[in-house]
Amino acid sequence: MKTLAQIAAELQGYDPKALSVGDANAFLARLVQPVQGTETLPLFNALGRVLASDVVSPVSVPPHDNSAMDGYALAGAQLVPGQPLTLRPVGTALAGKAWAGTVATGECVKIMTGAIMPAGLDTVVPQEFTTTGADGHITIAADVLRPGDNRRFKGEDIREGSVALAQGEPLTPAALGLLASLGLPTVAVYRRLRVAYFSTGDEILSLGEAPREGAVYDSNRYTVFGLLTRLGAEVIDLGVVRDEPALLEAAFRQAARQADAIITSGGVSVGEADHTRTMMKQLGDVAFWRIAMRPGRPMAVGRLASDAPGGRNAVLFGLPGNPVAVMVTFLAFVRPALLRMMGSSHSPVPLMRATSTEALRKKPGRTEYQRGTVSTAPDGSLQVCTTGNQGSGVLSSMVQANGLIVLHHGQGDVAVGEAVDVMVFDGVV
Ligand SMILES: Nc1nc2c(c(=O)[nH]1)N[C@H]1C(S)=C(S)[C@@H](COP(=O)(O)OP(=O)(O)OC[C@H]3O[C@@H](n4cnc5c(N)ncnc54)[C@H](O)[C@@H]3O)O[C@H]1N2
Ligand code: MOO
Repeated sequence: MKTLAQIAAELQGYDPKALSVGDANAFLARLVQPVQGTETLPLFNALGRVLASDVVSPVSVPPHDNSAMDGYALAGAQLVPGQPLTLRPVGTALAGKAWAGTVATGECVKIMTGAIMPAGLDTVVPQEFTTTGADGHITIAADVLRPGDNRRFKGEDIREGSVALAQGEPLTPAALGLLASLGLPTVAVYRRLRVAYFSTGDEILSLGEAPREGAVYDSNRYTVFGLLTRLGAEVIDLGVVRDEPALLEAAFRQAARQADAIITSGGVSVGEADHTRTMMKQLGDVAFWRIAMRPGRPMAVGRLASDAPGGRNAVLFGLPGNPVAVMVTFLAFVRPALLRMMGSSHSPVPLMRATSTEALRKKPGRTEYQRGTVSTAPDGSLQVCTTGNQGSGVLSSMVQANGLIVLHHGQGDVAVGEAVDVMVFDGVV
Protein backbone atom coordinates (compact mmCIF):
# COMPACT_ATOMS: atom_id res chain seq x y z
CA MET A 1 0.00 0.00 0.00
CA LYS A 2 1.47 3.31 -1.07
CA THR A 3 1.58 6.37 1.17
CA LEU A 4 0.13 9.61 -0.15
CA ALA A 5 3.66 10.96 -0.55
CA GLN A 6 4.59 7.95 -2.71
CA ILE A 7 1.52 8.40 -4.88
CA ALA A 8 2.24 12.11 -5.18
CA ALA A 9 5.80 11.34 -6.29
CA GLU A 10 4.46 9.16 -9.11
CA LEU A 11 2.32 11.93 -10.55
CA GLN A 12 4.05 14.54 -12.64
CA GLY A 13 3.39 18.09 -11.53
CA TYR A 14 1.19 17.08 -8.58
CA ASP A 15 0.24 20.22 -6.69
CA PRO A 16 -2.38 19.70 -3.95
CA LYS A 17 -3.15 23.42 -3.99
CA ALA A 18 -4.00 23.52 -7.71
CA LEU A 19 -5.13 20.12 -8.86
CA SER A 20 -6.99 19.45 -12.09
CA VAL A 21 -9.99 17.11 -12.00
CA GLY A 22 -8.06 14.60 -14.13
CA ASP A 23 -5.04 14.63 -11.82
CA ALA A 24 -7.26 14.23 -8.75
CA ASN A 25 -8.82 11.12 -10.30
CA ALA A 26 -5.41 9.76 -11.30
CA PHE A 27 -4.35 10.12 -7.66
CA LEU A 28 -7.48 8.38 -6.36
CA ALA A 29 -7.08 5.49 -8.81
CA ARG A 30 -3.72 4.82 -7.14
CA LEU A 31 -5.06 5.30 -3.62
CA VAL A 32 -7.91 2.79 -3.71
CA GLN A 33 -7.92 -0.96 -4.37
CA PRO A 34 -10.72 -3.52 -4.72
CA VAL A 35 -11.83 -4.91 -1.34
CA GLN A 36 -10.86 -8.41 -0.30
CA GLY A 37 -13.71 -10.79 0.41
CA THR A 38 -16.29 -12.48 -1.75
CA GLU A 39 -19.51 -14.36 -1.18
CA THR A 40 -21.76 -16.62 -3.21
CA LEU A 41 -25.34 -15.45 -3.59
CA PRO A 42 -28.54 -16.70 -5.23
CA LEU A 43 -29.20 -14.67 -8.37
CA PHE A 44 -32.20 -12.89 -6.84
CA ASN A 45 -29.89 -11.40 -4.18
CA ALA A 46 -27.08 -10.41 -6.53
CA LEU A 47 -28.55 -7.45 -8.41
CA GLY A 48 -26.14 -4.50 -8.34
CA ARG A 49 -23.23 -6.56 -7.00
CA VAL A 50 -19.95 -7.07 -8.85
CA LEU A 51 -18.69 -10.40 -10.23
CA ALA A 52 -15.70 -11.67 -8.22
CA SER A 53 -14.44 -14.07 -10.91
CA ASP A 54 -14.93 -14.90 -14.56
CA VAL A 55 -18.00 -17.03 -15.29
CA VAL A 56 -17.08 -19.77 -17.77
CA SER A 57 -20.18 -21.10 -19.45
CA PRO A 58 -20.98 -24.78 -18.75
CA VAL A 59 -23.37 -24.86 -21.72
CA SER A 60 -23.98 -23.31 -25.11
CA VAL A 61 -26.81 -20.80 -25.39
CA PRO A 62 -28.93 -21.58 -27.27
CA PRO A 63 -28.18 -25.26 -26.76
CA HIS A 64 -29.15 -26.25 -30.34
CA ASP A 65 -29.88 -24.68 -33.72
CA ASN A 66 -33.48 -23.51 -33.50
CA SER A 67 -36.15 -21.52 -35.23
CA ALA A 68 -36.57 -17.77 -34.67
CA MET A 69 -40.13 -17.83 -36.04
CA ASP A 70 -43.37 -19.77 -36.03
CA GLY A 71 -43.56 -21.11 -39.61
CA TYR A 72 -42.11 -23.88 -41.77
CA ALA A 73 -38.55 -25.24 -41.77
CA LEU A 74 -37.09 -26.16 -45.15
CA ALA A 75 -33.83 -26.77 -46.96
CA GLY A 76 -32.92 -23.33 -48.30
CA ALA A 77 -31.16 -24.73 -51.38
CA GLN A 78 -34.61 -25.21 -52.95
CA LEU A 79 -35.25 -21.47 -53.11
CA VAL A 80 -34.80 -20.05 -56.63
CA PRO A 81 -34.63 -16.26 -57.09
CA GLY A 82 -37.73 -14.87 -58.83
CA GLN A 83 -39.78 -18.03 -58.28
CA PRO A 84 -42.34 -19.09 -55.71
CA LEU A 85 -41.80 -22.40 -53.91
CA THR A 86 -44.48 -24.93 -52.96
CA LEU A 87 -43.75 -27.51 -50.25
CA ARG A 88 -45.61 -30.31 -48.51
CA PRO A 89 -45.61 -30.20 -44.67
CA VAL A 90 -44.73 -33.63 -43.28
CA GLY A 91 -44.88 -33.00 -39.55
CA THR A 92 -44.60 -30.46 -36.73
CA ALA A 93 -41.53 -29.55 -34.64
CA LEU A 94 -42.63 -28.19 -31.25
CA ALA A 95 -40.43 -26.19 -28.86
CA GLY A 96 -38.75 -28.45 -26.31
CA LYS A 97 -38.82 -31.62 -28.48
CA ALA A 98 -36.64 -32.86 -31.29
CA TRP A 99 -38.53 -33.81 -34.46
CA ALA A 100 -37.35 -37.22 -35.45
CA GLY A 101 -38.62 -37.69 -39.02
CA THR A 102 -36.80 -37.25 -42.32
CA VAL A 103 -37.58 -34.57 -44.89
CA ALA A 104 -37.22 -35.05 -48.64
CA THR A 105 -36.91 -32.45 -51.41
CA GLY A 106 -40.26 -30.70 -51.84
CA GLU A 107 -41.15 -31.19 -48.18
CA CYS A 108 -41.07 -29.00 -45.10
CA VAL A 109 -41.80 -29.22 -41.37
CA LYS A 110 -44.14 -26.92 -39.48
CA ILE A 111 -42.04 -25.41 -36.69
CA MET A 112 -42.52 -23.27 -33.58
CA THR A 113 -40.22 -20.50 -32.34
CA GLY A 114 -37.42 -22.05 -30.27
CA ALA A 115 -37.97 -25.59 -31.63
CA ILE A 116 -34.87 -27.56 -32.66
CA MET A 117 -34.19 -27.34 -36.41
CA PRO A 118 -34.89 -30.76 -37.96
CA ALA A 119 -31.79 -32.42 -39.41
CA GLY A 120 -30.92 -31.19 -42.89
CA LEU A 121 -33.10 -28.06 -42.72
CA ASP A 122 -31.50 -24.61 -42.47
CA THR A 123 -34.19 -22.03 -43.24
CA VAL A 124 -37.52 -21.01 -41.73
CA VAL A 125 -40.29 -19.18 -43.53
CA PRO A 126 -42.57 -17.24 -41.16
CA GLN A 127 -46.15 -18.50 -41.31
CA GLU A 128 -47.45 -15.13 -42.55
CA PHE A 129 -45.21 -15.35 -45.66
CA THR A 130 -47.01 -18.49 -46.81
CA THR A 131 -50.38 -19.43 -48.29
CA THR A 132 -51.91 -22.83 -47.75
CA GLY A 133 -53.62 -24.64 -50.66
CA ALA A 134 -56.62 -26.92 -50.51
CA ASP A 135 -54.25 -29.91 -50.58
CA GLY A 136 -52.45 -28.63 -47.45
CA HIS A 137 -49.32 -27.63 -49.40
CA ILE A 138 -47.80 -24.27 -48.58
CA THR A 139 -46.53 -21.74 -51.09
CA ILE A 140 -43.82 -19.17 -50.38
CA ALA A 141 -44.02 -16.10 -52.64
CA ALA A 142 -40.99 -15.28 -54.81
CA ASP A 143 -38.07 -13.43 -53.20
CA VAL A 144 -39.46 -13.16 -49.66
CA LEU A 145 -36.92 -15.57 -48.19
CA ARG A 146 -33.21 -16.30 -48.52
CA PRO A 147 -31.47 -19.54 -47.55
CA GLY A 148 -30.51 -19.50 -43.84
CA ASP A 149 -33.15 -16.95 -42.81
CA ASN A 150 -34.70 -17.22 -39.34
CA ARG A 151 -32.40 -19.93 -38.06
CA ARG A 152 -30.67 -19.29 -34.73
CA PHE A 153 -27.38 -21.13 -34.29
CA LYS A 154 -26.32 -23.23 -31.33
CA GLY A 155 -24.02 -21.10 -29.12
CA GLU A 156 -24.67 -17.87 -31.04
CA ASP A 157 -25.23 -16.07 -27.70
CA ILE A 158 -22.62 -17.94 -25.63
CA ARG A 159 -20.38 -20.87 -26.50
CA GLU A 160 -19.76 -23.63 -23.96
CA GLY A 161 -16.38 -23.07 -22.28
CA SER A 162 -16.16 -19.38 -23.12
CA VAL A 163 -16.13 -16.51 -20.60
CA ALA A 164 -19.76 -15.43 -20.48
CA LEU A 165 -19.18 -12.61 -17.97
CA ALA A 166 -15.85 -11.25 -16.81
CA GLN A 167 -14.70 -10.50 -13.27
CA GLY A 168 -15.61 -6.92 -12.41
CA GLU A 169 -18.85 -6.97 -14.38
CA PRO A 170 -21.65 -5.23 -12.49
CA LEU A 171 -24.70 -7.46 -12.21
CA THR A 172 -27.38 -5.58 -14.11
CA PRO A 173 -30.80 -7.08 -14.86
CA ALA A 174 -29.43 -8.25 -18.23
CA ALA A 175 -26.39 -9.88 -16.59
CA LEU A 176 -28.63 -11.70 -14.07
CA GLY A 177 -30.72 -13.02 -16.95
CA LEU A 178 -27.61 -14.13 -18.78
CA LEU A 179 -26.35 -16.06 -15.73
CA ALA A 180 -29.75 -17.70 -15.42
CA SER A 181 -29.61 -18.68 -19.13
CA LEU A 182 -26.49 -20.69 -18.26
CA GLY A 183 -28.42 -22.60 -15.61
CA LEU A 184 -26.38 -21.14 -12.75
CA PRO A 185 -28.46 -20.64 -9.58
CA THR A 186 -25.74 -18.75 -7.67
CA VAL A 187 -22.92 -16.34 -8.43
CA ALA A 188 -19.67 -15.32 -6.68
CA VAL A 189 -19.59 -11.58 -5.99
CA TYR A 190 -17.44 -9.14 -4.06
CA ARG A 191 -18.78 -8.41 -0.61
CA ARG A 192 -20.67 -5.18 -0.20
CA LEU A 193 -18.64 -2.07 0.43
CA ARG A 194 -19.18 -0.53 3.86
CA VAL A 195 -19.14 3.25 3.78
CA ALA A 196 -19.45 5.42 6.89
CA TYR A 197 -20.76 8.95 6.65
CA PHE A 198 -21.11 11.88 9.01
CA SER A 199 -21.81 15.57 8.64
CA THR A 200 -19.72 18.08 10.55
CA GLY A 201 -20.41 21.64 11.64
CA ASP A 202 -21.88 23.31 14.72
CA GLU A 203 -24.54 25.00 12.60
CA ILE A 204 -25.91 21.70 11.29
CA LEU A 205 -29.24 20.54 12.75
CA SER A 206 -30.42 16.97 12.70
CA LEU A 207 -33.99 16.43 11.58
CA GLY A 208 -36.33 16.72 14.55
CA GLU A 209 -34.29 19.45 16.22
CA ALA A 210 -35.94 22.85 16.61
CA PRO A 211 -34.71 25.50 14.15
CA ARG A 212 -32.39 28.10 15.64
CA GLU A 213 -30.77 31.24 14.35
CA GLY A 214 -27.80 30.63 12.07
CA ALA A 215 -28.42 26.89 11.84
CA VAL A 216 -29.43 24.80 8.83
CA TYR A 217 -30.81 21.30 8.59
CA ASP A 218 -28.45 18.53 7.59
CA SER A 219 -29.23 17.79 3.96
CA ASN A 220 -25.89 16.20 3.05
CA ARG A 221 -26.56 13.15 5.19
CA TYR A 222 -29.58 12.36 3.05
CA THR A 223 -28.10 13.03 -0.38
CA VAL A 224 -25.00 10.98 0.48
CA PHE A 225 -27.22 8.21 1.84
CA GLY A 226 -29.10 8.22 -1.49
CA LEU A 227 -25.95 8.27 -3.60
CA LEU A 228 -24.37 5.41 -1.64
CA THR A 229 -27.54 3.34 -1.63
CA ARG A 230 -27.88 3.73 -5.41
CA LEU A 231 -24.32 2.45 -5.67
CA GLY A 232 -25.18 -0.65 -3.64
CA ALA A 233 -22.98 0.20 -0.65
CA GLU A 234 -23.88 -0.54 2.96
CA VAL A 235 -24.20 2.84 4.63
CA ILE A 236 -22.99 3.30 8.20
CA ASP A 237 -24.75 6.48 9.21
CA LEU A 238 -23.02 8.38 12.01
CA GLY A 239 -25.26 11.45 11.87
CA VAL A 240 -24.04 14.96 12.67
CA VAL A 241 -20.84 15.40 14.66
CA ARG A 242 -20.25 18.70 16.43
CA ASP A 243 -16.99 20.53 15.95
CA GLU A 244 -15.34 19.26 19.14
CA PRO A 245 -12.09 17.30 19.03
CA ALA A 246 -13.25 14.48 21.33
CA LEU A 247 -16.48 13.94 19.38
CA LEU A 248 -14.73 14.09 16.01
CA GLU A 249 -12.04 11.69 17.16
CA ALA A 250 -14.64 9.21 18.40
CA ALA A 251 -16.57 9.43 15.13
CA PHE A 252 -13.49 9.00 12.94
CA ARG A 253 -12.27 6.07 15.03
CA GLN A 254 -15.63 4.33 14.92
CA ALA A 255 -15.88 4.91 11.18
CA ALA A 256 -12.37 3.56 10.55
CA ARG A 257 -13.12 0.43 12.61
CA GLN A 258 -16.30 -0.39 10.71
CA ALA A 259 -15.92 0.93 7.18
CA ASP A 260 -13.89 0.49 4.02
CA ALA A 261 -14.41 4.15 3.21
CA ILE A 262 -15.38 7.19 5.23
CA ILE A 263 -17.15 10.19 3.78
CA THR A 264 -17.61 13.42 5.70
CA SER A 265 -18.96 16.78 4.68
CA GLY A 266 -17.84 20.18 5.89
CA GLY A 267 -14.81 21.54 7.65
CA VAL A 268 -12.28 21.01 4.86
CA SER A 269 -11.87 24.66 3.90
CA VAL A 270 -9.81 27.14 5.87
CA GLY A 271 -12.42 28.28 8.43
CA GLU A 272 -11.18 29.07 11.94
CA ALA A 273 -13.46 26.96 14.11
CA ASP A 274 -12.83 23.73 12.24
CA HIS A 275 -11.29 20.90 14.19
CA THR A 276 -12.19 18.50 11.41
CA ARG A 277 -9.02 19.11 9.41
CA THR A 278 -6.83 18.89 12.50
CA MET A 279 -8.38 15.59 13.52
CA MET A 280 -8.07 14.13 10.01
CA LYS A 281 -4.39 15.04 9.99
CA GLN A 282 -3.87 13.65 13.48
CA LEU A 283 -5.53 10.29 12.81
CA GLY A 284 -4.39 9.54 9.30
CA ASP A 285 -2.38 10.16 6.19
CA VAL A 286 -4.48 12.91 4.64
CA ALA A 287 -3.97 15.48 1.88
CA PHE A 288 -5.98 18.68 1.66
CA TRP A 289 -6.69 19.55 -1.92
CA ARG A 290 -7.77 22.66 -3.70
CA ILE A 291 -9.16 21.38 -6.94
CA ALA A 292 -9.47 23.57 -10.03
CA MET A 293 -13.20 23.02 -10.27
CA ARG A 294 -16.51 24.60 -9.43
CA PRO A 295 -18.36 23.71 -7.32
CA GLY A 296 -16.27 21.58 -5.01
CA ARG A 297 -12.95 23.29 -4.61
CA PRO A 298 -11.69 22.09 -1.21
CA MET A 299 -11.53 18.39 -0.48
CA ALA A 300 -9.58 16.06 1.82
CA VAL A 301 -8.46 12.58 0.78
CA GLY A 302 -6.37 9.95 2.45
CA ARG A 303 -6.44 7.00 4.78
CA LEU A 304 -7.33 6.58 8.43
CA ALA A 305 -5.84 3.65 10.32
CA SER A 306 -8.27 1.40 12.16
CA ASP A 307 -7.53 0.58 15.81
CA ALA A 308 -9.49 -2.68 15.56
CA PRO A 309 -7.41 -5.89 15.80
CA GLY A 310 -6.12 -6.69 12.32
CA GLY A 311 -7.75 -3.48 11.21
CA ARG A 312 -7.25 -2.21 7.71
CA ASN A 313 -7.06 1.37 6.65
CA ALA A 314 -10.20 3.13 5.63
CA VAL A 315 -10.11 5.51 2.68
CA LEU A 316 -11.22 9.00 3.61
CA PHE A 317 -13.12 11.45 1.42
CA GLY A 318 -13.60 14.76 3.23
CA LEU A 319 -16.09 16.58 1.01
CA PRO A 320 -16.81 20.29 1.17
CA GLY A 321 -19.90 21.30 3.15
CA ASN A 322 -21.92 23.00 0.44
CA PRO A 323 -24.72 20.61 -0.60
CA VAL A 324 -24.18 20.81 -4.36
CA ALA A 325 -20.41 20.60 -3.95
CA VAL A 326 -21.02 17.35 -2.04
CA MET A 327 -22.96 15.86 -4.93
CA VAL A 328 -20.58 17.06 -7.62
CA THR A 329 -17.45 15.85 -5.82
CA PHE A 330 -19.20 12.56 -5.16
CA LEU A 331 -19.97 12.12 -8.87
CA ALA A 332 -16.58 13.34 -10.07
CA PHE A 333 -14.32 11.54 -7.57
CA VAL A 334 -15.97 9.44 -4.89
CA ARG A 335 -18.22 7.37 -7.12
CA PRO A 336 -15.44 6.24 -9.50
CA ALA A 337 -13.18 5.47 -6.51
CA LEU A 338 -15.89 3.48 -4.71
CA LEU A 339 -16.71 1.55 -7.89
CA ARG A 340 -13.05 0.59 -8.07
CA MET A 341 -13.15 -0.51 -4.42
CA MET A 342 -16.24 -2.59 -5.20
CA GLY A 343 -14.18 -4.45 -7.81
CA SER A 344 -16.21 -2.97 -10.64
CA SER A 345 -14.69 -2.59 -14.07
CA HIS A 346 -17.43 -0.09 -14.88
CA SER A 347 -16.38 2.90 -16.92
CA PRO A 348 -17.43 6.38 -15.76
CA VAL A 349 -20.83 7.84 -16.62
CA PRO A 350 -20.39 8.61 -20.35
CA LEU A 351 -20.35 12.20 -21.54
CA MET A 352 -22.67 13.11 -24.40
CA ARG A 353 -22.74 16.14 -26.66
CA ALA A 354 -25.68 18.53 -26.46
CA THR A 355 -26.32 21.99 -27.87
CA SER A 356 -26.47 24.71 -25.25
CA THR A 357 -29.65 26.76 -25.64
CA GLU A 358 -28.08 29.59 -23.67
CA ALA A 359 -24.79 31.44 -23.34
CA LEU A 360 -22.65 30.21 -20.42
CA ARG A 361 -19.88 32.07 -18.69
CA LYS A 362 -16.83 29.97 -17.98
CA LYS A 363 -13.33 30.76 -16.73
CA PRO A 364 -10.57 28.77 -18.40
CA GLY A 365 -8.28 26.95 -15.96
CA ARG A 366 -10.88 25.01 -13.98
CA THR A 367 -13.60 22.45 -14.63
CA GLU A 368 -17.12 23.75 -14.08
CA TYR A 369 -20.18 21.63 -13.55
CA GLN A 370 -23.49 23.35 -14.23
CA ARG A 371 -26.82 21.77 -13.39
CA GLY A 372 -28.86 21.28 -16.53
CA THR A 373 -31.84 19.70 -18.19
CA VAL A 374 -30.94 17.62 -21.21
CA SER A 375 -33.77 17.06 -23.67
CA THR A 376 -34.39 16.03 -27.25
CA ALA A 377 -34.67 18.96 -29.67
CA PRO A 378 -37.35 18.92 -32.42
CA ASP A 379 -34.70 17.74 -34.91
CA GLY A 380 -33.87 14.76 -32.69
CA SER A 381 -30.50 16.05 -31.43
CA LEU A 382 -29.76 16.67 -27.75
CA GLN A 383 -30.05 20.14 -26.23
CA VAL A 384 -29.36 21.41 -22.73
CA CYS A 385 -30.33 24.41 -20.61
CA THR A 386 -29.28 25.26 -17.07
CA THR A 387 -31.71 24.94 -14.18
CA GLY A 388 -31.27 28.37 -12.68
CA ASN A 389 -29.29 29.54 -9.63
CA GLN A 390 -25.97 27.72 -9.74
CA GLY A 391 -24.88 28.59 -6.17
CA SER A 392 -23.13 25.64 -4.54
CA GLY A 393 -25.65 25.70 -1.69
CA VAL A 394 -28.69 25.65 -3.99
CA LEU A 395 -30.16 22.16 -4.07
CA SER A 396 -33.40 23.06 -5.85
CA SER A 397 -31.55 23.55 -9.14
CA MET A 398 -29.96 20.13 -8.61
CA VAL A 399 -33.38 18.55 -8.07
CA GLN A 400 -34.62 20.04 -11.36
CA ALA A 401 -31.55 18.85 -13.27
CA ASN A 402 -31.20 15.51 -15.02
CA GLY A 403 -27.53 16.04 -15.70
CA LEU A 404 -24.43 18.17 -15.36
CA ILE A 405 -22.98 20.32 -18.10
CA VAL A 406 -19.25 19.61 -17.91
CA LEU A 407 -17.19 22.62 -18.97
CA HIS A 408 -13.64 21.34 -19.21
CA HIS A 409 -10.44 22.78 -17.75
CA GLY A 410 -9.26 24.72 -20.80
CA GLN A 411 -12.70 25.73 -22.05
CA GLY A 412 -13.93 29.36 -22.03
CA ASP A 413 -17.35 31.00 -22.46
CA VAL A 414 -19.99 29.04 -24.38
CA ALA A 415 -22.17 30.76 -27.02
CA VAL A 416 -25.82 29.96 -27.71
CA GLY A 417 -25.97 26.97 -30.06
CA GLU A 418 -22.49 25.70 -29.17
CA ALA A 419 -22.04 22.01 -28.36
CA VAL A 420 -21.08 21.11 -24.77
CA ASP A 421 -20.42 17.85 -22.90
CA VAL A 422 -23.19 16.65 -20.60
CA MET A 423 -23.23 13.89 -18.00
CA VAL A 424 -26.79 12.62 -17.82
CA PHE A 425 -27.25 11.20 -14.34
CA ASP A 426 -30.76 9.74 -14.51
CA GLY A 427 -30.60 6.41 -12.76
CA VAL A 428 -27.27 7.28 -11.13
CA VAL A 429 -28.32 10.10 -8.83
N1 LIG B 1 -11.45 31.71 2.43
C1 LIG B 1 -12.03 30.68 1.80
N2 LIG B 1 -13.28 30.38 2.10
C2 LIG B 1 -13.90 29.39 1.46
C3 LIG B 1 -13.21 28.66 0.45
C4 LIG B 1 -11.89 28.97 0.19
O1 LIG B 1 -11.25 28.35 -0.66
N3 LIG B 1 -11.33 30.00 0.89
N4 LIG B 1 -13.88 27.70 -0.23
C5 LIG B 1 -15.32 27.84 -0.29
C6 LIG B 1 -15.91 26.70 -0.86
S1 LIG B 1 -15.81 26.56 -2.55
C7 LIG B 1 -16.62 25.76 -0.11
S2 LIG B 1 -17.38 24.43 -0.87
C8 LIG B 1 -16.72 25.84 1.33
C9 LIG B 1 -16.31 24.52 1.95
O2 LIG B 1 -16.13 24.70 3.27
P1 LIG B 1 -16.19 23.54 4.33
O3 LIG B 1 -15.99 22.22 3.70
O4 LIG B 1 -15.27 23.90 5.40
O5 LIG B 1 -17.69 23.52 4.76
P2 LIG B 1 -18.44 24.38 5.83
O6 LIG B 1 -17.79 25.68 5.99
O7 LIG B 1 -18.59 23.52 7.02
O8 LIG B 1 -19.81 24.52 5.11
C10 LIG B 1 -19.97 25.19 3.89
C11 LIG B 1 -21.45 25.50 3.70
O9 LIG B 1 -22.19 24.30 3.59
C12 LIG B 1 -23.20 24.23 4.57
N5 LIG B 1 -23.27 22.84 5.08
C13 LIG B 1 -22.27 22.18 5.66
N6 LIG B 1 -22.69 20.95 6.00
C14 LIG B 1 -23.96 20.85 5.65
C15 LIG B 1 -24.93 19.81 5.74
N7 LIG B 1 -24.61 18.64 6.28
N8 LIG B 1 -26.16 20.03 5.25
C16 LIG B 1 -26.48 21.22 4.69
N9 LIG B 1 -25.59 22.25 4.57
C17 LIG B 1 -24.36 22.06 5.03
C18 LIG B 1 -22.74 25.14 5.67
O10 LIG B 1 -23.77 25.60 6.46
C19 LIG B 1 -22.08 26.25 4.86
O11 LIG B 1 -23.05 27.14 4.35
O12 LIG B 1 -15.92 26.88 1.84
C20 LIG B 1 -15.94 28.10 1.07
N10 LIG B 1 -15.19 29.08 1.76
O1 MOO C 1 -16.44 23.79 -3.36
MO1 MOO C 1 -17.46 25.19 -3.09
O2 MOO C 1 -18.32 24.18 -4.02
O3 MOO C 1 -17.59 25.91 -4.74
O4 MOO C 1 -19.01 25.88 -2.73
